[in-house]
Amino acid sequence: MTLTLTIEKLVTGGRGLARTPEGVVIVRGGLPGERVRARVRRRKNHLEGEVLEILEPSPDRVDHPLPPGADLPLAYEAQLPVKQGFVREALARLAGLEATLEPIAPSPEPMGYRTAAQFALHPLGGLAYRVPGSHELVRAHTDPLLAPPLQEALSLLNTWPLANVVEVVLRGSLHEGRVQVGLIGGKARMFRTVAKGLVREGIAGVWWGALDPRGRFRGPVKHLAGAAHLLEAFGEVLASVDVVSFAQVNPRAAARLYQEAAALVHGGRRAVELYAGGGVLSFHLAAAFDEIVAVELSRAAIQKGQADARRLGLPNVRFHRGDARELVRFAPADLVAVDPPRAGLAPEVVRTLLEARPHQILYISCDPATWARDVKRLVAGGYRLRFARPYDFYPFTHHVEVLSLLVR
Ligand SMILES: C[S@@+](CC[C@H](N)C(=O)[O-])C[C@H]1O[C@@H](n2cnc3c(N)ncnc32)[C@H](O)[C@@H]1O
Repeated sequence: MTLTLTIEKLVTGGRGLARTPEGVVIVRGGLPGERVRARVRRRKNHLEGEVLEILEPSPDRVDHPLPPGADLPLAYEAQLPVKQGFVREALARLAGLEATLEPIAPSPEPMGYRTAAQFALHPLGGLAYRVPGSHELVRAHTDPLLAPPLQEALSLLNTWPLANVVEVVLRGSLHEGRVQVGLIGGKARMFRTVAKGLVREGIAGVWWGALDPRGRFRGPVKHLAGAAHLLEAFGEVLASVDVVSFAQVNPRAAARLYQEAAALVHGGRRAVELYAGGGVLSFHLAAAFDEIVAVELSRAAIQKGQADARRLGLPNVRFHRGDARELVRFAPADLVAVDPPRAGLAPEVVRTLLEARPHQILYISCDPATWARDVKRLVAGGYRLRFARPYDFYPFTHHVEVLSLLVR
């Protein structure tokens, strides 16, 4: 059915909420205060809608072009209270807590902030974005959210044929002003000449990755040409980044979070960081602890982190390749820091945390809903949420990061 709706507010996940006599509709594509015409379908427990036409746009709606994943086309100042609301609501609804939230920390740059991006190859040539939740491709000529070095790399790559490539991944460094390229698909040997050519054109380095159903760079990878890593500045800490392992995509915003995290915690003998990536958070915490064990699954991230710890002269940061569920091997600890993927903490990790009983748990999250679920479990196990601040790492999208500290 097609209905005319007024979007009351946005809910976690960035969709709009509208009320109708038939019940609440969760709508994709509208902003708070907008009147829209939407196609509405009944799902199991609620009504779901897709905006067809905006009848009365919000005065805060921006009209500059944004890439398909940018689902919050609001003036920057108007985005911040919306994201603060996502975290407050998740905490109240999913954790049953009315705790005080610190005000959201904005991104130092609302545009031109992204230092990583993924593209598909468009059948007509050039790079394209996948439209989330569909198979549609939109050609990527420019993207105002990309940091300037990535914009330049995008323009260059749009002029290359890139035969046999299925996806292209970019990772840039603001510190170096250069970009690495990851080519996914085919076999590594098919791309040696292309990789050398790209390096001659000014691309810092090129990696290949096999197309793997488990995700990007989860299967075989090979460094093909140029620099294998770039150095990125996370505040005072210079850490390696590359296309094949995780690093935060908004390094200037992330630096502020890492610095606030270091200022929040009480030092001690031992800290454990679970889901550590290349250990950037551990490097920020290193001065406060005799020893930090950084636990991470990815071999590439661990190798990068170990080399960085040597270069930074931080022998007290030790890396362990393993699963976060192995926490018990490193207990007791004065602090356990966690920064899990969107799914949040596995129930075994919560159980082990409650058995290990560190004085402090520093929880960094990229998903307010799973964070609130885990905070509820930790509070039920005897912890108190002492600090929580949303951070905006992803302007113009619904995504929001949270820095929090639980103590017992
Ligand atoms: C959100 S990233 C955080 C990385 C790091 N803290 C940072 O700020 O750069 C999550 C990391 O957890 C790792 N990971 C995912 N599941 C894991 C698990 N079960 N055990 C250990 N690490 C895991 C991923 O490889 C990724 O590097």
